Amino acid sequence: MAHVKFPETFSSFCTGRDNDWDNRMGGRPVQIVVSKDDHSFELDEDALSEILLQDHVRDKNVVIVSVAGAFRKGKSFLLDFFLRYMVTQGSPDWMGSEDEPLAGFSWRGGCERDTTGILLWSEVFLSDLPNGEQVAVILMDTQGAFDSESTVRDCATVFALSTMVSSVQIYNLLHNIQEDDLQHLQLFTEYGRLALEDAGHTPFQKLQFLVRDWSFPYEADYGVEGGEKILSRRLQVSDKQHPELQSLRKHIRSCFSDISCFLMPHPGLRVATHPEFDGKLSDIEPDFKKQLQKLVPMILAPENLVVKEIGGQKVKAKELLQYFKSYLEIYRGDELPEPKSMLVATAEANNLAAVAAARETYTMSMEEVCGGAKPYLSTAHLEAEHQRIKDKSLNQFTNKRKMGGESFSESYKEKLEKELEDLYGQFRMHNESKNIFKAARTPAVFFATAVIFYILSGIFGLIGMYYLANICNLVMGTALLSLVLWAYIRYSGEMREIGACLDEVANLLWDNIMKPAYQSFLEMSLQQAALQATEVAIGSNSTVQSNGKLKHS
Ligand SMILES: Nc1nc2c(ncn2[C@@H]2O[C@H](COP(=O)(O)OP(=O)(O)OP(=O)(O)O)[C@@H](O)[C@H]2O)c(=O)[nH]1
Ligand SMILES: [Mg+2]
Repeated sequence: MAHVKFPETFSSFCTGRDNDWDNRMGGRPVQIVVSKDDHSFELDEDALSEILLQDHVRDKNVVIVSVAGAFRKGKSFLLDFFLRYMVTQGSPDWMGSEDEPLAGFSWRGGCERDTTGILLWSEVFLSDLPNGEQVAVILMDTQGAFDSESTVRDCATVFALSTMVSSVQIYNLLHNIQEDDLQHLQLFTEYGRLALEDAGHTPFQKLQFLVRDWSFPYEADYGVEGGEKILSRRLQVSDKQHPELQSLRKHIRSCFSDISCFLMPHPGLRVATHPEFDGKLSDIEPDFKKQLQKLVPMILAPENLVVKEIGGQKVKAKELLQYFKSYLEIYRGDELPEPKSMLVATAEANNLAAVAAARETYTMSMEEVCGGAKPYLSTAHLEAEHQRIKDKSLNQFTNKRKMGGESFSESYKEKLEKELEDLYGQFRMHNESKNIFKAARTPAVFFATAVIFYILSGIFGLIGMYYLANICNLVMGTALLSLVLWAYIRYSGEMREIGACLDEVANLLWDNIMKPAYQSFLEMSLQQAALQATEVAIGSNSTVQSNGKLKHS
């Protein structure tokens, strides 16, 4: 089914053809951005330099005409007519003879995608503007969007990149300008705008809507007038419109300095459906050819050329190389957010909203239990309340209707659980701080340490072990100093890291030494008390027996 397809070099393909068109065409399509299997894009710097750094081109301002849009909609086919115009330098018979197959960028029939990545025509055409300046005209073909092998990010990257580097972006559509076409345009241009630094200029230049197979000439004529009529209806902003529709239209208008539209008729059934169609003009409907005669000069005639500008400055071919490199670098990195399909984006928004609502429920309920004005709650009680409120919040999240299904929301549920645990940690610490005994642990520990070592030093001094007594004094002094330092930190709010260290040391001393010692002391005293009680009981029993009155307890 493939027709005019360019192999490695155009000239090798041309061998054997005996029309002078082939001889006039001195270039070939060159892939400058390669789409890789892992959905990344790579710039072929050498190939791009070969085109942009040619001696007669490098210092010229550039005009870059790109065609982008959904796959299989005749983009490359159209570009080959642009090529014919440029090769013949816009001569009156630029369209060529009736039986000439269409050559240039690879195009073909069928339903599977053809062009991948981004291609430039290797020959750069020089054109004289009415003001006498000579500019370099470059034609760019792009990978079609929405084929089954590309992710939303791939489509957005190709569209955004081609819009950023071109001076005229032709947005190729079929049948009509639909709302989803505008939504995609908004998504893709926003992805482009994100990558550009906001310099206060309109980010992109000319956007040319091109509607193929326009079937309603009785409503709006083919060509540019009909196009303007449809475009003004589609991009009209009115107060009656929903804000969402308004903002979409304003966004598109704000991204391009010039927007226009052209309505193309259907090229005929041979072009659209015939497997043997090879691009001959004789197989194309006259109406289509007539409009092509208008469309192509409208974009490529010297007086209509739009010179590429970035940040208000005209761009030379040699500078464009650097722009290509840095733009592609931005899309290769992970600075930019990932464009998502509408469903995924909506499902994410739904889940995030449900997470936020559940978190709020948790926070409010916990505030009621142990908020700022509430008194201290025992740790066990607080834990039980946390479990109850957490279950309630998780249930609220699960029961909330969300797009994307259960498996999609699973990761959000896990995230929510983690967030709730973190919040609980904060509530618990806040609750602990209300317990004045726990709050006073640090000074109590340091004070107790000082007292114990004071007594020990006295004892060691009494029995003549001055060396140990001195060490005890030293520890006592350190404990007292720590106590004073802690009090100062708490009072002044300065040196808080040291304060946190002192608290930690006090906690360590309490947990590892004082608390176990205190507990074992308590146990010993209890045992002692129990022993004494038993002895007393046994003693009184024997008294009873000696009295001759037996009593069993
Ligand atoms: N219906 C219709 N078909 C067209 C038109 N122009 C070209 N075609 C046909 O559309 C088919 C695809 O043409 P291509 O130029 O390869 O399409 P493409 O948009 O570059 O496709 P990809 O490279 O896969 O994105 C060919 O069979 C053309 O004959 C048109 O205006 N209307
Ligand atoms: Mg193509």
